[in-house]
Amino acid sequence: MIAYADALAALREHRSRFHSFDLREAFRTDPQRFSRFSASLDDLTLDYSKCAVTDETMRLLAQLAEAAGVAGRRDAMFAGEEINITEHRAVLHTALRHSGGPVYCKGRDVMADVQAVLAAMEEFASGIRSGSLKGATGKRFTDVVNIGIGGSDLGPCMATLALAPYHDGPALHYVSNVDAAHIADTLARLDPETTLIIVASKTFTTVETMTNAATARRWVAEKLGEEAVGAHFAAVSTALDKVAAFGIDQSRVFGFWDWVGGRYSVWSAIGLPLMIAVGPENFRKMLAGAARMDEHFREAPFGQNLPVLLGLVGFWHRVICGYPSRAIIPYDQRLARLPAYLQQLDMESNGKRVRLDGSPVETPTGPIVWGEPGTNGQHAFFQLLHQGTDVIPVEFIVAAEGHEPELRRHHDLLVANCLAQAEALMRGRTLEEARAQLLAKGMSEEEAEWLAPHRVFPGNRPSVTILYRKLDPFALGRLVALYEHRVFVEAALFGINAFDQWGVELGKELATELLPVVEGRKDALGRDSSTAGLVQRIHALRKG
Ligand SMILES: O=P(O)(O)OC[C@H]1O[C@](O)(CO)[C@@H](O)[C@@H]1O
Repeated sequence: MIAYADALAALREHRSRFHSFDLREAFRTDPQRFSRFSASLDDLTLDYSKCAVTDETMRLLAQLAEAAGVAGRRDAMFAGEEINITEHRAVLHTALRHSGGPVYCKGRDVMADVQAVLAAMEEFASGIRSGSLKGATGKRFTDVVNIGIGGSDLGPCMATLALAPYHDGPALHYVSNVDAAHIADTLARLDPETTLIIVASKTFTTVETMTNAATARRWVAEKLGEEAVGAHFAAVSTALDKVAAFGIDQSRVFGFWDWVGGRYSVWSAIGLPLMIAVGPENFRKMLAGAARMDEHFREAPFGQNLPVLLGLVGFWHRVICGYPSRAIIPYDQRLARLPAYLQQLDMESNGKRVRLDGSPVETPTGPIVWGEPGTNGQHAFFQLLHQGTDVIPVEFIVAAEGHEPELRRHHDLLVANCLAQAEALMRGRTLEEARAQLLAKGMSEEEAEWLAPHRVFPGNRPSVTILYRKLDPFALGRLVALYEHRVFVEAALFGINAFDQWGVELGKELATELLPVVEGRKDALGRDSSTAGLVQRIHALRKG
């Protein structure tokens, strides 16, 4: 087998011969380009034909995947090996959506625990939804507030909006930011008598969540009395002792395990608010969709394996082409939080600078991930995507059908815009075309000559399109799992650990140190002059 360094060098050499590659030409000369550079799983299609790749590119990328041991790493993950080596943990979020045989972690089958928590969640969620579980004053819960941040917020928050057409439970509110504005604005609209608070934190130490939880607890206790707290709180955590210390009854605590990373936890009890919103049956359909993608990732040959292909194309763009960012543009208003969700998934996983053995990486690693739903983005930042000086690969996500058949024209416009943007990025507009268009509009030769350069689109800009029938719970689960495994594949290609997040620690430590300085209990002696100067200004501004 070829060595990793040689496989990488072969890709770089291949790319150096790409100067004249033109996507327009590639489509003109090959009518089969779409079928050759797309792959499907059921109704889900990944089209990467609008990326500057050839058969040889894909062969060389597959060769790199082999040299990087992607298949072996994947199998190690599913087998429950401790692939998160810096935290000595297995990575088994796939067990949360697994049905069937045993899944072993440290020699123990985890499936009984997984099923038991799922059953407990279902009983609780059904009780809240039916009204059999009531607040302290006997009223039915009309609102649920989830207090969590990062992986304990983004997944259920993103999915609750995504599955709005299936939402038939109480109203959901997500509070994450430690900024008082977030909890104050949320609670101001709610009645404690009919509000259930879920405190979601894997560690139950995260300062934002603990601060918000304490504020919510006071809100309930002040309005309904201390004895009402138990009926209005539930918790999701791996730290059951800390939850008990907070005062939440054990019967309302839903656990998960250290082998579930925060950004991979929407499938666990962290999904409880989502389950309350859409019901256990729809939650299980989402799990089934993710399981379908797991099965595909494990079994499909690399040439038809969607997460592998998406990962290979991502690596090609990031490392070999050197594009620093990736835009995720769902043409679906209900996927408005998907870019933020994928930001954590991708950037917290692959924003790393050392390899598994601690040596510095030799290639760039995870890209900057960002995005907004289409068509809104078109009226904001698409200008730069089309005519800016950086090339930014775009990932378009779109459903063939919407949930509003009576508003079919909206959906047709949405889809047409999505396809048009991908085509425009690929095709562009030459100077001659721009000039001819202006002349056809009746402009003088001189004026057309002057204006035409402003109306040139370089084109030849890459995009991927992910298409499926409809955004139902199954499709959402499948889509999210596709991205999870894509991040996994890219991490394996970079040779890094995707499952730790040491990069979030330093800021947290310094915030702890700075809190007494901001509060004025400690002076800023020894701090840099910028920090000390800003603290001084803050104190002066507060004095008025
Ligand atoms: O669920 P917890 O323990 O409150 O952590 C929240 C988030 O904080 C992080 O640890 C990073 O700040 C994320 O990885 C995690 O999703």
